[in-house]
Order: sequence, then C-alpha cells, then structure tokens
Amino acid sequence: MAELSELRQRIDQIDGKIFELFSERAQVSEEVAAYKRENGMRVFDPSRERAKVAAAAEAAPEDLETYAQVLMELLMEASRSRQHALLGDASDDRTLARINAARAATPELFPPSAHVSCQGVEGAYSQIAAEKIFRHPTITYSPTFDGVFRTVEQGLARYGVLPLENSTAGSVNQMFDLMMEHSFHIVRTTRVKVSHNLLAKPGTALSDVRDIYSHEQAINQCAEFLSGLPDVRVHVCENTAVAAKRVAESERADVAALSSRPCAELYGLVALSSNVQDRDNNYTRFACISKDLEVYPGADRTSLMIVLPHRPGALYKLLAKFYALDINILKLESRPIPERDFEFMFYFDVECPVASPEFSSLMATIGSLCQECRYLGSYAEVI
Ligand SMILES: O=C(O)C(=O)C[C@]1(C(=O)O)C=C[C@@H](O)C=C1
Repeated sequence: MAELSELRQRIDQIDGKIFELFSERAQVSEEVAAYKRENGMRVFDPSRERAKVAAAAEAAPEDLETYAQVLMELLMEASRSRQHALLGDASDDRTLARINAARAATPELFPPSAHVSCQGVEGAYSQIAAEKIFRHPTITYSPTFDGVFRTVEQGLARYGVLPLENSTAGSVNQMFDLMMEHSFHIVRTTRVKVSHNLLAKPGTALSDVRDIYSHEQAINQCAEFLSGLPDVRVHVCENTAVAAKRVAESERADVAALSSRPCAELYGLVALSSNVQDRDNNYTRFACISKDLEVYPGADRTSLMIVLPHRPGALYKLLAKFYALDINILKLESRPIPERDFEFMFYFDVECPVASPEFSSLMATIGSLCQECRYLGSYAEVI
C-alpha cells in the first residue's frame, strides 16, 4: 500500500491541475460576459445550466453523480458571480432597479422626528426603541402588532416600530407571521437592553402576590424567577406596559406585573424584585418599518422573505449563493405558510453593504433560485 504522504502528493498534483483549469474556465467565463454585454444577453442561462448539470451526472461514476452535480453547480455559481461583478448594474433585474431608484430618492439623513406607530401603551419597550431610532418621535399606540402594520400601510403613520427577536426567548413568531400578510419595508433596526422587574402597587408584599401579568416573551425570559413562586398564576397580556397599567388600575392588592422601570414611574408602582430576567445580557431587536422603500446611506443589512421550491438542495443552493458572494447570514427564521401544507417561508437578514458589487450580484440572481423572493429593505442597525 502507498504511503499517506505519497497519496497526498498525488492529490496535490491533481488539485494543481484542477485549479489551473479553474482559472482557465474563469477567463473563458469573462469572455462570455463580454459577449453577453455586446449582445444584450442575461448572465443567467437556466437551460444551459440544466444541460451542464445533467452532463456532469452522466460523465461521473454512478456513486459520484450527486457530488458531480453539486460541483458543477458551484463552478457555475462562481462563474455567474464573476460575470455579474464584471457587468455591474447592466442587469435588467427589476428589484435592483427599484432599490437603486429608492437609494437615489432617499434623503442623506434619517429623519430626526416623525409620526411613529407602536404597539401597546405608553412605557412599552417599543417606545424606548422608537426613541433610540428617532430623536423626537411623535408616538401613537395601537393595541396590536397587526394594528401597527395597518397604520403604516394606510399611511396614518410614516413609520412603525415592532419587536423582532429577543436574545433569550428567540423570535417573536407572530411578527414573522404578520409579515406575510402585510406590505411594508424595513428602514432601520435597533437593540434595546431589557430588564424586567416585578411591579405592584405600594403596600403589596411579594408573599401577597397571587396573579402576575406580562407579555409572553417577558414571561419566558423570567422562567427561573417565576418557578420560585409556586402559588402564583401567570397571565399573558398584550405587552409589559399593558400589564403594569392593568395592575395599577386593579382593585386588588395581590396582583403584580413583569415590566420595565419606566413603567413603575409611569403607573405609580413599586418594584418588589428587580432585574428578574434569567440572563443579564437580555436584548430585544426592533425593526422600524415604512410603507415606501427608503434606503439611507450606510445601509449594510438586508432582509428577505423567501419561498423555495420543494426540491432537494433548494435551500443549499441559496446558502451557496451567500457563501459564494462572501455574504454573512445574521438571521434565518422559518415559518409555516398559512393554508399551504408544510410549506415554509424563510426570513433572512444578511450583512452586505447596499453599494457593494456583491449586493448587486445577489439581487440580480437570487430570483432564479426561489419560488418567491420579497425584498424587505436595506438598512443600518443603530446601537
Ligand atoms: O454559457 C454561458 O452562457 C455562461 O455564461 C457560462 C456559465 C458557466 O459557467 O458554465 C455561466 C452562467 C450561465 O448561467 C451558464 C453557464
């Protein structure tokens, strides 16, 4: 049997030849790009690619068919990315044209003040988020998340601020379900440090408390603290500020709310216990939504909602696209699509400056990999 070092030498020689051919292929692909520019042709040619993948499977030994197909797809992925980079914005992709038009029409500066819709009542964490995003927001409150989407959709408020996810409890699933039902764009995101406190009316002792109100996410984030209070019933309500308001307005002296410090002041409550969340590095991310597409300078994140064909490798190919363009995925969430059996919507947040050639290449080609691709916007996150 040959020594491992000898076998590796042979592999190195083969790889050397492969990379020589790979460079040669890239040069020919550049010539194809030039030809396509001259003749007004699109970079992506699906029928040619299908034929190439079939030929790769045919040429490979039977047990290597799938690997050969994947290799061919990756080669063409790299080749297409290169062609897109060379041809720049020559693509006729409509989404890209819409994004570029929005970039040109959006003012340089993010508005310091605006009419903003938030869910809940005064004191909600969404209010804190809105005040981080805008210097002087004029906030109106809607009882539901759906109401915030509608207010923005109908042009009754220019922006809406909605929670997306929490570092301890995960995604706000309802938000991703509502996204499928509404038309909107994302123009900014921010993070708010969340610290929950058990608030009650002055005079209530911790041992008196029988019922606790809060938002589902806050309840999840304080699971350990709540498990230490066995005789207490926990009730879900719209948000943590609503919970505090309900306690303040209650006739009873044995109720409490998991809520924020500002809500204690706002509703005349006192903290029976402070910072009761399971983890101290507890953050919630909020999105600022608008009706029209606005892309401000410095946008380096993009959100997409994608439905993929039900075929082996569909998600893999999409991930390979991000990989080939060196685009980092910040978030990937999947939600079932209502009324479709086990079909899923994939929500992506990716990191890629909107002015980069990689972004143009992504937007010009992503449509070919998806059944549906909805572009939600490109934006910066304010810390
Ligand atoms: O044949 C072409 O039209 C090419 O641009 C080359 C190539 C490839 O790399 O093989 C790249 C992109 C197309 O989608 C199809 C094939």
